[in-house]
Amino acid sequence: MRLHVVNHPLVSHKLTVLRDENTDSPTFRRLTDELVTLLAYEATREVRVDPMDITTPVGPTTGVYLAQPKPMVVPILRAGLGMLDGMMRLLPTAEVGFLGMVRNEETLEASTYAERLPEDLSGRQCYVLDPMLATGGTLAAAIRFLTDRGADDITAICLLVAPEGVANLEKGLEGLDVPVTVVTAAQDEKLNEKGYIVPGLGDAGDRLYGVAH
Ligand SMILES: O=P(O)(O)OC[C@H]1O[C@H](OP(=O)(O)OP(=O)(O)O)[C@H](O)[C@@H]1O
Ligand SMILES: O=c1cc[nH]c(=O)[nH]1
Ligand SMILES: [Mg+2]
Repeated sequence: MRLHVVNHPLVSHKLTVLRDENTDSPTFRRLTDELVTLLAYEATREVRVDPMDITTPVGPTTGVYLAQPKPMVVPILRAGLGMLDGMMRLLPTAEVGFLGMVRNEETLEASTYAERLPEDLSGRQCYVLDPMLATGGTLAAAIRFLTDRGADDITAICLLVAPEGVANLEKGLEGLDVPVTVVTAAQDEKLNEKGYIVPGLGDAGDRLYGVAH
């Protein structure tokens, strides 16, 4: 697994405002959207393209075009949904599949409650969207789900990661013969006793959409 921390002053600035407990939901949603677009620029560095012949007003040339099959963008509900528009702005022709996953806040185990994805993802590059990589359980399960269906290249975009989660994810993906990259705005200090990222930004889903019941 490759971890890529995007080191850019605009990313750091937006992340600082996002972390601030005084930032309200509308601002939090807007900043998430803006941050994702910046991270997506880095995350799509290896997106597959094919050569394409075109003619400019001045003459013929060869450029590139996004390859088939199209990339698959997979937001992890609920919080990952807040990252979808920012990603699709950069990859408007991608397809979108959904995974609904929730972490039990007592045991910290992730479970899947919904999925809407093609049965066959052979040869597909997948971009997983989830703002928080905390214990890593959710992302490990999501990646296994996609590779079990044939996905052959996975890039996850997370706003924040915890070092413990990165280590767990590496362990959880041992033996997997598929390249996995995690692109993030920051690797934070640690997890607290409740499995929250410190200093983090709190509960991403709640800050985007209100308190879950
Ligand atoms: O790395 P982990 O320890 O597995 O935790 C991270 C997960 O927890 C949060 O989702 P949550 O379960 O709160 O669901 P929500 O998006 O519906 O709020 C977050 O969006 C990740 O999916
Ligand atoms: O810090 C964390 C950990 C898990 N889920 C969140 O939303 N935030
Ligand atoms: Mg949540």
